[in-house]
Amino acid sequence: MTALRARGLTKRYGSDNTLVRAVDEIDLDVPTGQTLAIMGPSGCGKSTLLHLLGGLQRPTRGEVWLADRRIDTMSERALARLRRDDVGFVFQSFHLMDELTAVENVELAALLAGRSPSRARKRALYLLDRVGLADRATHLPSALSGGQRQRVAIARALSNEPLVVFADEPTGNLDSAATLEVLRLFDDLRLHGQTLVVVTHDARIAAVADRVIAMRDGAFADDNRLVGTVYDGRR
Ligand SMILES: Nc1ncnc2c1ncn2[C@@H]1O[C@H](COP(=O)(O)OP(=O)(O)OP(=O)(O)O)[C@@H](O)[C@H]1O
Repeated sequence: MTALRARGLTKRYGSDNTLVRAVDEIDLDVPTGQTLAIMGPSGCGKSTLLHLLGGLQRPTRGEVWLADRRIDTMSERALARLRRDDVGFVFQSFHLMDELTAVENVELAALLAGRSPSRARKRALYLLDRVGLADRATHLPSALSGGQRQRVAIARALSNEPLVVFADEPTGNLDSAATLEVLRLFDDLRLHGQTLVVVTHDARIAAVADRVIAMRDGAFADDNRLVGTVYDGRR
């Protein structure tokens, strides 16, 4: 099944001599379970593409489908529901709520989606365990390392069993050891069949992806469906 499909996807900013073609006529199919890394120089349109695919921004032109639903023409209300229920986001700066503990941060999305407090808590604790932070559930983000914060953010992104997880430079603020933790986690998600789209400058992330697309000037410059590059000797 196709998790994500784009046709003629285009986003322009400005007009006339200020016109920027941030994303320019992109066609893309991401099969369910694929880990796709999107790379390329600063300003080539990676974040814009991710935002268009995840329903955070609307295209100037073109179509986006998440599973069998067309999202570029959805009402704001339907899009908000889709962002809440069907996709997960991970950002470079974590975006955790400072005053909430790790488990509260993770369960918040499930509570907002209408799950009962006991089910939301149970799932949040399961996910924290899955990202290796069972013993940090009651810590505030300020008491966690950068890598641990990002793992909480990944647990949060998974809380509603999203069809696709989108990550924008998820290791951009992390040191090398923390990057490795996040990398292992992405590899684990991949092995469990989670569809994942990651924008990154980090070649090590690209090495755990099923497919690496290099962008330049809003378009795909190179599309490499490589599988199984060694990054830590396990594959
Ligand atoms: N709101 C906006 N208004 C005008 N131009 C914008 C806007 N957002 C992005 N752009 C421009 O669109 C282009 C693509 O930006 P985008 O942030 O998608 O690139 P990127 O590849 O993610 O860059 P980086 O790696 O630096 O985050 C850039 O030229 C940028 O200046």
